[in-house]
Amino acid sequence: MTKRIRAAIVGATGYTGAELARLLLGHPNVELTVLVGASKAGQPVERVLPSLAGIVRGEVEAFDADRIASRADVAFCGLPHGASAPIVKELRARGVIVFDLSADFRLVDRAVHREWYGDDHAPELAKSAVYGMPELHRDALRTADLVAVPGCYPTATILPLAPLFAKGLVEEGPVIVDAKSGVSGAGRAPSERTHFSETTEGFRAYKIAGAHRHTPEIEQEISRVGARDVRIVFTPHLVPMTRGILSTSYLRVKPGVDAARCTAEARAFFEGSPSVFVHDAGACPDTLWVRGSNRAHVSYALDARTGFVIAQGAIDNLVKGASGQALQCMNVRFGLPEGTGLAMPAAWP
Ligand SMILES: NC(=O)C1=CN([C@@H]2O[C@H](COP(=O)(O)OP(=O)(O)OC[C@H]3O[C@@H](n4cnc5c(N)ncnc54)[C@H](OP(=O)(O)O)[C@@H]3O)[C@@H](O)[C@H]2O)C=CC1
Ligand SMILES: CC(=O)N[C@@H](CCC(=O)OP(=O)(O)O)C(=O)O
Repeated sequence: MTKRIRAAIVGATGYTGAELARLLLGHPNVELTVLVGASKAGQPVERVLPSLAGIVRGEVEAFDADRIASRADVAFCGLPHGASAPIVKELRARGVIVFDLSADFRLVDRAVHREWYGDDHAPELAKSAVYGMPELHRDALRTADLVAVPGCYPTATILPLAPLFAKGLVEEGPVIVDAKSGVSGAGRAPSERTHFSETTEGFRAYKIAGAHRHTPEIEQEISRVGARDVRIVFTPHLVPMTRGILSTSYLRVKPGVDAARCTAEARAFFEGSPSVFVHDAGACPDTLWVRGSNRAHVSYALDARTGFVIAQGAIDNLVKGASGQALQCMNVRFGLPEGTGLAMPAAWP
């Protein structure tokens, strides 16, 4: 018999929420039963999310944990960090399986979490969270009731780096990570930083020199896979496009390691992972090749003059970087083929 999974989206009125709705509506095993908002609760869905007009009727609901628990087996939470943890706690207390897209449960060391986020609303619950990157944590996800879905920059960065650290190909020392994101990565709420006239036709870095909160998240996962303490120099940039992240890392590799070896190791590492495509050595992935898809494109090149390997990862921040990855985790959790409902190629060009 086909499995039916009833799903709620909490934070449905934001960008990751809208993307979750798009993906869940196309998933053969999912019935989307509840759409929850905050300031937009009570408004017609078609007004708040015009892309769902004529597809989803009714109103955006206010959060009510009991109502969600009676109508959904799983909840996807696309809420600001800090606001998410108390809501997740209420849902977990009622047995709802939660895929949390915020940063509230990603950091395993809660002292590090407090250092970067200034609070910790649910330290006990955090112990049960599994980092939601199937390519690294597939087995743990099969039984996880709380999944901490990774951030967008971490996804684009960790995927190309993980195979190299797993195989011990990287020399000691920090890795330089230079990443560029589309503006939807900042969410739907208007801000000066993302105002059209201050964003379009320009290109700048932000939160440089160890100031961005994705730094410890990337370090956590790379250190874990490499079984050693890894530090990164992380420079995020905002580029005038709506979707997409390109993360470019520079690292020194052990003598004799070249791009062909990195490529071969990555292909072996991602064997059986439907969302990751490893290009031939030297390719330059484009965010347009993944836009709207749950795919990550990865590639390696060696700069023979300096001995640096350049590792690139391209994703759609809203899909593999957020909502698609959450759904991929749900598939793993429910024993479905990992790519169910996620097979669509990019909307290219
Ligand atoms: N955008 C991206 O590319 C990615 C985002 N993320 C993370 O996912 C989460 C959601 O991001 P995104 O969709 O972009 O954000 P948006 O700002 O687009 O949406 C936020 C959502 O949360 C609701 N909300 C806002 N404040 C509160 C509150 N205090 N209590 C309850 N609900 C609230 C809003 O409801 P209403 O509109 O009704 O007020 C809205 O539905 C964030 O933690 C973000 O960092 C992770 C990976 C990538
Ligand atoms: C362009 C832009 O502003 N991006 C966001 C990252 C979005 C994201 O993935 O953040 P979470 O860790 O909250 O999930 C930022 O730099 O804060």
